[in-house]
Amino acid sequence: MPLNKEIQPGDNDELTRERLQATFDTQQMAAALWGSDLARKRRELAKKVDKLTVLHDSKDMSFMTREEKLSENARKVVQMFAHVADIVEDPSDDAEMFHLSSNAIGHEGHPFGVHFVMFIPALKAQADDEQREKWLMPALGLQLIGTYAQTELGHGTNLRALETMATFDKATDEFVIHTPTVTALKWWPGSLGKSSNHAVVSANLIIDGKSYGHHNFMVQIRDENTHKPLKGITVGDIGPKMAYNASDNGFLGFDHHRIPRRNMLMRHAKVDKNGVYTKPPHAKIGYSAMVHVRSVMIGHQGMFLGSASTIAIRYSLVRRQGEIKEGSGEVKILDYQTQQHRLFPQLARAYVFMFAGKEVRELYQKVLSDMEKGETTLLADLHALTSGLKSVVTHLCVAGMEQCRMACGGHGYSRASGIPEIWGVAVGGCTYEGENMVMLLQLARYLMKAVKETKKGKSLGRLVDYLLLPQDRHSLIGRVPQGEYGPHLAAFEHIARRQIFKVADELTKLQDKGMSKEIAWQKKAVELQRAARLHTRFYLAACFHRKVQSVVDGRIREALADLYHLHLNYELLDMVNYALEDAYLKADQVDFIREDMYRLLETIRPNAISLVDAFEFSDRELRSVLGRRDGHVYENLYKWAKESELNRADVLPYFDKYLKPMMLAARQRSNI
Ligand SMILES: CC/C=C\C/C=C\C/C=C\C/C=C\C/C=C\C/C=C\CCC(=O)SCCNC(=O)CCNC(=O)[C@H](O)C(C)(C)COP(=O)(O)OP(=O)(O)OC[C@H]1O[C@@H](n2cnc3c(N)ncnc32)[C@H](O)[C@@H]1OP(=O)(O)O
Ligand SMILES: Cc1cc2nc3c(=O)[nH]c(=O)nc-3n(C[C@H](O)[C@H](O)[C@H](O)COP(=O)(O)OP(=O)(O)OC[C@H]3O[C@@H](n4cnc5c(N)ncnc54)[C@H](O)[C@@H]3O)c2cc1C
Repeated sequence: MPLNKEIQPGDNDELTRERLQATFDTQQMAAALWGSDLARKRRELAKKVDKLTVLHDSKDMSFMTREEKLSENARKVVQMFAHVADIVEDPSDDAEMFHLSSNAIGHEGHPFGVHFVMFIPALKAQADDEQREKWLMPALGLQLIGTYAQTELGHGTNLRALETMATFDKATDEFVIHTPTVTALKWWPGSLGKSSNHAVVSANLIIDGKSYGHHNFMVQIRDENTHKPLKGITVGDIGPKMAYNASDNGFLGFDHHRIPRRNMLMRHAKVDKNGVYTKPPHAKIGYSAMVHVRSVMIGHQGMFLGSASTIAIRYSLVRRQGEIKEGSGEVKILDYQTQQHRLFPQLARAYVFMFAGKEVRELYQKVLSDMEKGETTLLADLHALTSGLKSVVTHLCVAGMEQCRMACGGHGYSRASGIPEIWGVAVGGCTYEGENMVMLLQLARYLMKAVKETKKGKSLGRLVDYLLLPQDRHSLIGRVPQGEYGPHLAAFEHIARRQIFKVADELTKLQDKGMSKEIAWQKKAVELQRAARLHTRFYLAACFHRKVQSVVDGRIREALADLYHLHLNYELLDMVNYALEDAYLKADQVDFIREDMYRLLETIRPNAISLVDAFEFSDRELRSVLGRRDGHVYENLYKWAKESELNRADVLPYFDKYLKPMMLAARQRSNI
């Protein structure tokens, strides 16, 4: 019985031979990746989507205009909800719904994108019971379409500078929502431009001339029946983007638009009819929808990198180019060491990002249930962790996907590969939900506070306990038996701790010389974001370790351990300068790490296809000609190209309009 459950009759023989080499069962590996329950649900829902033709793309999205894309995905999302009860076990399970949407719709966006990922989480966390009844139930029941309108044309990062105003009018018990300047226009919210009829709007709360900072308000923006903007509201689409073009990211302006007082989300902060303001239990509790998205992004980004790795690795087993030994025939490009070195570390990252995504969701759920009881102690830890992971994971995913694209040569540049689209969506993640550099500095703030606590002999939280441990002067890598690669993990810890303390000391020195805290921070900002990155990379490595240790099945643990060890070697080499600065690592140890990495590339090679098959992306979900499960790439590339709109006629009008007259004129001139 083959251990790779993907083998099917009619497959490309090359891939079948590869799949027969697997040392583990792919479905068991899928269970380790997704969790056994979700893996089973994904498999079942993919089969159901395959049978439901109303959910299939009417043509490849690459050949559509933006309006066609919006219309196509609106059609599919409506069909998806119409059939949801027959496809998924629990429509209230975000993870299951995300995978359904990934199969049926893809990642280019649809009218309910922000509705589910931000609008509903904002209502769940910030609306009081009466408000939940009024908006959350209809939102879950698809009676309205919502978005999250926070960013403005002039400000996205610095939320304290948002200009939209919500002025309380005691006489009418209403808020007056107003856009005072062009820079105050809401700008970017997903599905705002043409699809949504409601928005959670961030605006400065003003009572009796005093500003209480920005709060969230429910605003109906379009008529439920005609879909026309309501009086006092201007709304539209902001235009095409790098990718994500089936989403109508929009702009929104208010001209003294009135809403009832009870439209301010009042689970935590409140305003009564006399204009008396009650503070929330935590100043940043209103930021919870952002923390929610950051926490889901980690696993999703891992999945994007997993998709790109699947495409590039499968294709690298079909593509033959050049000979290693003269006269012995062309080899599969995955047999080149450089190709393995390009791709396997990306595969390992995809795995660990998915594991980290699972851990961080568990912490988010805990914090959410604490918040429900007014308990906010873990919010700062969660904010720090999600800020760092969001930034490091999106950055590495995009870099990794670019390696996957280049590893596919020319065909990687074609949209038929599927990589340009996923890359375009993933790269947006470096910016949305908090620009990466800004979020790294948020984590750095937390780390600097942690150093202060450490100096008092205390720990700020579980994530920074390691700061209390003493620094070793020299690494044991290559000096003791490898075992479970403990010295490698210790090196990550050492590098992070050293950078964190180093920059904290530098900040103190600058302040001791009389520099203000803020200016000192600016002088050390690059070093601070480095500390945040190193801390996060240590967290990721430790997370991989926890996962490998938790696996019971020996064959799965062994295959995962190979990936984990590769990850440790590759990432350490990527940041080796930090370990050389204080001679923690010696040159011979760096060589040892390199040689061990090359050994692991060879060890992983026979399992490569099964490690990507274990993601269990269906062909429909992958939307890639190069990454097809059956490996029949070339004939399908030709078929795909023939679908190009340019091939609808042998001669297109621009030839007769421009090129032909020019050539005729040129010929006439040369005849003269
Ligand atoms: C049908 C389908 C069904 C289901 C689908 C399911 C799932 C689909 C999932 C995914 C879809 C995939 C892709 C999605 C595609 C598109 C994108 C979607 C959404 C993107 C939306 C957005 O981008 S919304 C806008 C986001 N904006 C930001 O992130 C702004 C960033 N800026 C900030 O967060 C803040 O301004 C700041 C943090 C930078 C600074 O804030 P502020 O000035 O207020 O604070 P200070 O810096 O002064 O810090 C003061 C202290 O507060 C602490 N702090 C800050 N933030 C938080 C927080 N969030 N929580 C806790 N504590 C916080 C800070 O650390 C300081 O603490 P001190 O102790 O140091 O004082
Ligand atoms: C695809 C996409 C979807 C989006 N969806 C939504 C949505 O649904 N709702 C919504 O409200 N918004 C949405 N946004 C907006 C998004 O959240 C913001 O673009 C993002 O938060 C970054 O803010 P900004 O554009 O103001 O960047 P800026 O803050 O202007 O960043 C520009 C540069 O300045 C630097 N910078 C800024 N501040 C600092 C600082 N304090 N320290 C150091 N460097 C700094 C940044 O690092 C960056 O290099 C979306 C954006 C995109 C791209």
